[in-house]
Amino acid sequence: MRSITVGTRGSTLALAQTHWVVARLKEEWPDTDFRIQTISTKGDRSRESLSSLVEKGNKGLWVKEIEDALLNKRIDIAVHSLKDLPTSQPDELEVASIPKRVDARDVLVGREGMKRLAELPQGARIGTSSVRRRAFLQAFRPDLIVKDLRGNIDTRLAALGGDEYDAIILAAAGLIRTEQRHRIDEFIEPGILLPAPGQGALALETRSDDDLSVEVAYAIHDRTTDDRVTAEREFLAGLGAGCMAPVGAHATIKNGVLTLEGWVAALDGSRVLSGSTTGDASECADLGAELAEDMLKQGAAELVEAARV
Ligand SMILES: NCc1[nH]cc(CCC(=O)O)c1CC(=O)O
Repeated sequence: MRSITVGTRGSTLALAQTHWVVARLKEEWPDTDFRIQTISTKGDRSRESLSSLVEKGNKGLWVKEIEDALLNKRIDIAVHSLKDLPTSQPDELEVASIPKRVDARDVLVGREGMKRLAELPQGARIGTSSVRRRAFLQAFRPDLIVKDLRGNIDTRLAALGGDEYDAIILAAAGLIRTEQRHRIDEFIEPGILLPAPGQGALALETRSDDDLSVEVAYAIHDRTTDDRVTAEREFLAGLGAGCMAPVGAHATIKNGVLTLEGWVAALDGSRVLSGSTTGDASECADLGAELAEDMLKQGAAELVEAARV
């Protein structure tokens, strides 16, 4: 029996995602033996703040050790959250497959009486460490107090039990994949909090020359998800921004027509530039690149640059 080793980080979410992927792959390839190998990354181990790591140029904080394991052949397929994966891969590696996306939206989880964003009292304290969520939240409700909240999903949910936060914002996908959908109090509409490019989607990365793993992974590829996230990620790449930028992007497809919405914000939410474009889904990459170019002309470059320092 041929055997394929699937690698991932060791967090609850990463493992849940990987078990889901392996179950789907097993349906397609019942005669293949899949093993799961967990790998700890700098992002998991670090006691430094994320922002200080980002300053040191750690683009793929969660990704480097996983890619090394692919290159060393310790693993054959890596499972990533697409939104944490840099927009380009090392030469010898490729994204072989993008499975069907779950809900891309952000959600609110709040204490008693704090369960809807628009109805939170003046000065309510919101926990998030995402610069994107912070900026868009402050643009929508300048009165809210956004407080840093780091850590994995369980750590962040546990923080609501203390008295530092009234509500927290998370990706719906993380709660759905870890079977904690019941914790969601409100799905926040993209018109208020535009999701991160690729949020809710996974990426299966392989060695480019490993034909077997590429073929195995591709069996669970989802074309519609791929077109949507390609538009979103080309937008991000076209802005010259990474996953730590105050940038949102959300694409939808109806009858083969793709609509892409993109936002770039000042870190304090005092400005939000927004734009959208629409076209044939087969042109997804160009649509993303064009929207980025348009918005750079409108002044997005300054906002992306301000977020870099
Ligand atoms: N940056 C951490 C991270 N990476 C992927 C997810 C959630 C799952 C997804 O977006 O696919 C999360 C947690 C969060 O943003 O709440």
